[in-house]
Amino acid sequence: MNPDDPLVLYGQTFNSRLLLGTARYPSPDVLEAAVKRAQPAMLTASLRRQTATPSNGSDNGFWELLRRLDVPVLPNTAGCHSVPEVIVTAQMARELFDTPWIKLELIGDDYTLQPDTLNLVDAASQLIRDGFQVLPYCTEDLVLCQRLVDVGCQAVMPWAAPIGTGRGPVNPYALQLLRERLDVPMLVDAGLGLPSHACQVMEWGYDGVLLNTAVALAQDPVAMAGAFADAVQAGRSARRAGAMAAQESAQPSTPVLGTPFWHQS
Ligand SMILES: CC(=O)[C@@H](O)[C@H](O)COP(=O)(O)O
Repeated sequence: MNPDDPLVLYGQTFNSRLLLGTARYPSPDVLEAAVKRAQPAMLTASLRRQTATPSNGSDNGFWELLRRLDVPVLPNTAGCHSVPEVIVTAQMARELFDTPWIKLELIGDDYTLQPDTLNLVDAASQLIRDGFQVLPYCTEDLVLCQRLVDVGCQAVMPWAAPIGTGRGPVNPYALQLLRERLDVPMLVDAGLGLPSHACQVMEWGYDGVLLNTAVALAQDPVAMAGAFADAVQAGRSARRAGAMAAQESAQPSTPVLGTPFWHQS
């Protein structure tokens, strides 16, 4: 990533705009290699993956792997269905991972894994008052995102599509409009399936992406991790470069004046 163009979240600078999940990889070795290839800004981890700080040598190895990778951890509240569950899970995660960062996941519907949009703001507000640096997983609803910002979220993470579907942005109009209307860092989280999806949302001006399944379930997760990292960077560079305006009709890109067969229209 261009060092002149870092991602800044809650005042902290990150040289990558890709955040990676740590679940569903074929093995810890593949996860490790994928992370080394992608060089993500952060790694998400759920409390459930982590048993406890190893005191008796009986750790499941995940903790040691996180330590070795030396990438900031973004604990998440995956699986929480109520505000009290979120708060307790976040507090436990803060203690265990020794970080104020939390990815707020509050599920409102088990079939789509859609965030509980009616209680998300309350959960975010409580976490922020408790000192957390909250990155809320939310829908692309403009008013919801604005309310999250109002209660102190310094960034929001709208979904592209339901978690694990790999469908890419299912509501491009709303995602683009949201980007135009809100002036805070925004990362697209969940539902990306292809590097081109990541590139697309970066071209729209999103500040980063968070993804898991598309890399973990690829036939070659390490190569796919690299492809996503490249795509995020390409999309960001294109955004900064400024795209041409689309035209209604063809315009010759090769000059025709002076050629022997020039036709006047
Ligand atoms: C790991 C994590 O945080 C996921 O819940 C996240 O939302 C990514 O979603 P995908 O697996 O669809 O990329």
